[in-house]
Amino acid sequence: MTLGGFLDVSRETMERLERYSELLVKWNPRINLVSKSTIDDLWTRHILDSAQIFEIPKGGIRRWVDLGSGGGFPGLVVAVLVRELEQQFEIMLVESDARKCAFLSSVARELDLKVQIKNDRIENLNSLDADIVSARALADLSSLLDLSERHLAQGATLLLMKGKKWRSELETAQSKWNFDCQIVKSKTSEGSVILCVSGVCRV
Ligand SMILES: C[S@@+](CC[C@H](N)C(=O)[O-])C[C@H]1O[C@@H](n2cnc3c(N)ncnc32)[C@H](O)[C@@H]1O
Repeated sequence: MTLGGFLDVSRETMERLERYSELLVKWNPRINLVSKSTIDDLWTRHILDSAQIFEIPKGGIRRWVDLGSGGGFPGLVVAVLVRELEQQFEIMLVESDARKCAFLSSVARELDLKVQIKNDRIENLNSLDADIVSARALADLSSLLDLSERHLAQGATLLLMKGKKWRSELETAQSKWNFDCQIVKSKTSEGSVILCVSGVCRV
């Protein structure tokens, strides 16, 4: 089966994603996992948007860490997608809100996903030694680099999902940090991009 016209997945994966979206709709009124204005378009705005990130890294991953996962975007979608590949890498979701972590744990249990869920602030954690760090709607690029630096393994890549202000964020970050950045256009949201950042070090 094809997911969003860009990713081939099994029927089981599609069923897991459908169940995940049902659980989100059920829990959302209580803990505001996604904004009310986007819940009717959950599939495109959140699930497909997150799924596109899965195609970008090219192997060699031991640990993928998603920062500020909220309702699981993009990290929990990645956990569903990697499950059909017999779990080629470890996935960790970091989220400071305990209610959101309870939701993430409940979905992971029901969908039989192997994910570690860390209910803490990113700043409080020892180095997570991640090969991939992802984040969506968490902070501006400079703040994301501040938060992530300590958690990057050698040769790590950050996959940062950014809205229309990405150019000015990039300019500001380049005055404080050295890094390589590949810009991938979003397949689901006009004007949004995924910044693929590597070789991060302070200026
Ligand atoms: C705007 S939401 C985005 C959630 C999700 N990534 C998405 O795209 O739907 C940001 C999330 O990051 C969490 N968060 C913010 N600062 C954090 C920090 N320093 N450490 C851990 N989680 C944090 C918040 O609790 C919230 O759930």
